[in-house]
Amino acid sequence: MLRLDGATVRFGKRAVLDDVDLEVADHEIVCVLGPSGSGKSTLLRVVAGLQAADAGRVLLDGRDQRGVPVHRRGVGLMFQDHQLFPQRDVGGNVAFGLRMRGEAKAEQARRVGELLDMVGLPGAGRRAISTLSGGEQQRVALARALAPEPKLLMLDEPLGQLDRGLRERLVVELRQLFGRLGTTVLAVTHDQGEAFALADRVVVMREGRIAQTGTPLEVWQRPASEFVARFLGFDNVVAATVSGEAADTVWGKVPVPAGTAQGEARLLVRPAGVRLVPVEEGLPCAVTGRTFRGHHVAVLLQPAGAPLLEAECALRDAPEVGAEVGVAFAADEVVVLGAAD
Ligand SMILES: Nc1ncnc2c1ncn2[C@@H]1O[C@H](COP(=O)(O)OP(=O)(O)OP(=O)(O)O)[C@@H](O)[C@H]1O
Repeated sequence: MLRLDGATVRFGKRAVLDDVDLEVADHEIVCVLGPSGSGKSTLLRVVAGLQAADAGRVLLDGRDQRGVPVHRRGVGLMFQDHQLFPQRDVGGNVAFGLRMRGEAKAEQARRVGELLDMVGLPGAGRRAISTLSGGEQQRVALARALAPEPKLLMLDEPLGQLDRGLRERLVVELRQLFGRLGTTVLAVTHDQGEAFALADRVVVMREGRIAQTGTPLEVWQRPASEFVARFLGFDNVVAATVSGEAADTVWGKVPVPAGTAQGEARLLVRPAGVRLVPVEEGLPCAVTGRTFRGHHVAVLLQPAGAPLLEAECALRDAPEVGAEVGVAFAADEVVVLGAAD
């Protein structure tokens, strides 16, 4: 449905989108993630036609979009500042694309009713925009973007300004809605929780390039590089020399999965693989912090003369700050990362 071939955008000498290849299949939901300034919005703007590519191609349904203006690309856009028309009521906003297309009034009214039902705002057509909550406005913006039945819907930080609870609820609703409608979606967010909950596939960007792409589970379980691992919030990363089924590190011997290439490597030990044992049976550490994370506690551990480690502990097993504990590592939570970066 969508293909980018070597898409490149330069501002001055700097490539903010650097030779990007990406394919999005029919009905797929793809979320682009990455730190601020990594080129996520520029990627969307190139696909939408709001930004010309300096090199490379954008193809929609196999057709090169060079020279095709925004409104002829058949893509729906929903941006962070959803820019509803404040002087029109909800129905007037949702009907916008249909009116532009010259649909008959009765058909417009039918579609508006249907879309408002779909986004969970039945009967809200006559309400003024100023009377809606942030989440309701977001839904109206979504209904407006969906109204012309775009073949590709593009969302830029769709839930950006909403509070956490509402975001978590809306993200589930959106996924269900897109599944039901068979909408193909390309979304940009810097919130990994949102991306992982919404996407069939995530794309992690770094400095205008794709650092990794995969299903949420693949990326979460096997971050391809130290950059991706740290971006996802994993900080137990260490230089290692692999020999047999263990590696020498500043944290002592760390077991590695069978079949790991021998020699120099960077290892990630996911916090779930940092196990607490009696102090004499493992790497001695002092507990320096505890952060409640809902279903577990993140425990910060300081070994003598080596970088901090984070462990994931069940609520009832989490030691107090100041306690001395031992640490052992579980091979199934150790990931060998790609080239050091
Ligand atoms: N019109 C422009 N002129 C010059 N530089 C630009 C322009 N638009 C974007 N940039 C730069 O390109 C880089 C990528 O911007 P982009 O908005 O794509 O990043 P992003 O990943 O979406 O970031 P954020 O999460 O902060 O929105 C940034 O460093 C930005 O300053």
